[in-house]
Amino acid sequence: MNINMKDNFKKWLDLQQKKTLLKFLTCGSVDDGKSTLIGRLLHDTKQIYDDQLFFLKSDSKRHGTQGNEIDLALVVDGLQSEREQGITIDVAYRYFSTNKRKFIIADTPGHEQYTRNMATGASTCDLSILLVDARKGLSEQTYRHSFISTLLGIKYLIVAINKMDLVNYKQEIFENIKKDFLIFSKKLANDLNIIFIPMSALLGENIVFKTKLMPWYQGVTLLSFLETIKIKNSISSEELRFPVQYINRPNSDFRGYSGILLSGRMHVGQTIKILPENINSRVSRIVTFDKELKKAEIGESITVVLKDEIDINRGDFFVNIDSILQPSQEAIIDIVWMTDNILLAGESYNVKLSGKKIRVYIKEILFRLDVNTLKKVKSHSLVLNSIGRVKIYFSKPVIFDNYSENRMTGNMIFIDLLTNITVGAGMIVNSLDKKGKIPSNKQKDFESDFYDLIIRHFPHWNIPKILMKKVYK
Ligand SMILES: Nc1nc2c(ncn2[C@@H]2O[C@H](COP(=O)(O)OP(=O)(O)OP(=O)(O)O)[C@@H](O)[C@H]2O)c(=O)[nH]1
Repeated sequence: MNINMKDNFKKWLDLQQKKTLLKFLTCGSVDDGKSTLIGRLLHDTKQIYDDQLFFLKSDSKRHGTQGNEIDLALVVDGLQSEREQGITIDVAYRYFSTNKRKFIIADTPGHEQYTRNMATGASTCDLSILLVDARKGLSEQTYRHSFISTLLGIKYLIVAINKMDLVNYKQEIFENIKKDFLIFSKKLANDLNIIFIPMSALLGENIVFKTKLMPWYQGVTLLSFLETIKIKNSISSEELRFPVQYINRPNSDFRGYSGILLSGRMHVGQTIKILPENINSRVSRIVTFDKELKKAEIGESITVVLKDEIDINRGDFFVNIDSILQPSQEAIIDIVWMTDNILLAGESYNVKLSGKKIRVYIKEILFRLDVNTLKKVKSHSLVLNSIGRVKIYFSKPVIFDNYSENRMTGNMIFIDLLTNITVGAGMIVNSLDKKGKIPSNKQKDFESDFYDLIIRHFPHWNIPKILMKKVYK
């Protein structure tokens, strides 16, 4: 590589690094045009290589739905065929970038049986594109997907009214669907940003290029909106949240606290408060694996050295000195249940919250939500793919935020005590001050170590306790 090429390459890399990233989700019912839309976005932003295009053309003739034309839905079809074969794919992520921004598309299956996949995809996204077939109007899927998106903290919804070519580009049809959605959206969170774009994914109208066939639509194209939308506080708030994951003491001269800066900023000289101890100290150094920093931004993995010698434990939090956050032992959470084993009140699980593993007890199932009607249904259990609200009790006071205020410190995953499998995802609605009591017959599961659990649940295995301790220590 000559010097000029090296310079150009470096400039190009710098430019890529400076671009902001937008993560979005595409959802809609079967055949609303989700695959065609993703294919169209990739095609019109020139993300498809010549050789891919060559095979796409020949595949389209053989398997496509567009006669001799390219079937852009086939760009994402590899994934669909895997789904048809029953291979579980949680979420497929696609990456693309334009001159203005980088994008990650979380492509999640639409059917109700894939609610957990959709929730997984939505949990990291800032925006949802809800596809609607202009001929059919809103469907149950539109309602369900809008609700799950907002439950997972997404504040930006694009209602993409697709297949306008099949309704003669009629404004009236677009306006009616818009009106219906605005009526429904009153049941959702009230701080949503919703926009409506009429389009034809098949013909590439209002996706990357503006069409002349809908002069009544004065708004922007889908890509232009995606490139320019400024997302506010969707993942986390400005409040400092640094949970200590590891006490870093390579020798007697160095004691640092390592973790990921989950929200807010930190700089050398800053006074911070340590929770739950409620002690203040000053940041004297911020170190990464290869350099020292003056300040750290959200998402950075750092080791913080403090001015004072304080007895800090794993799981403690650094927050702003004026923060009113306090540890709490009880909470109400929304939960998406992700496993065949039903969730019942009285069960214990491990949860992972801000990188820390802790035992919880399910005190009460408050209700199950019918995601198609948004009605609360009285229920004693939650089955696979259902969404409900439950009251939980932590084995000791922990620090967390409400999910609506901070997605990073307000979410948790549920882990089965015996199989160690992830069985649910929880979003904290609010903390409760009261201290709960665990019924005595459930106390054992709540407090036991893993080997005690195995011995109690599988007594017929006759495993000597001493052996289990050796294996699982
Ligand atoms: N006329 C017209 N047809 C479209 C449009 N968008 C998609 N289609 C067609 O609608 C059919 C379904 O499109 P897909 O992109 O496969 O829909 P999907 O939502 O991804 O469907 P699933 O992946 O099965 O959920 C295909 O035959 C597409 O060519 C459009 O804007 N206009």
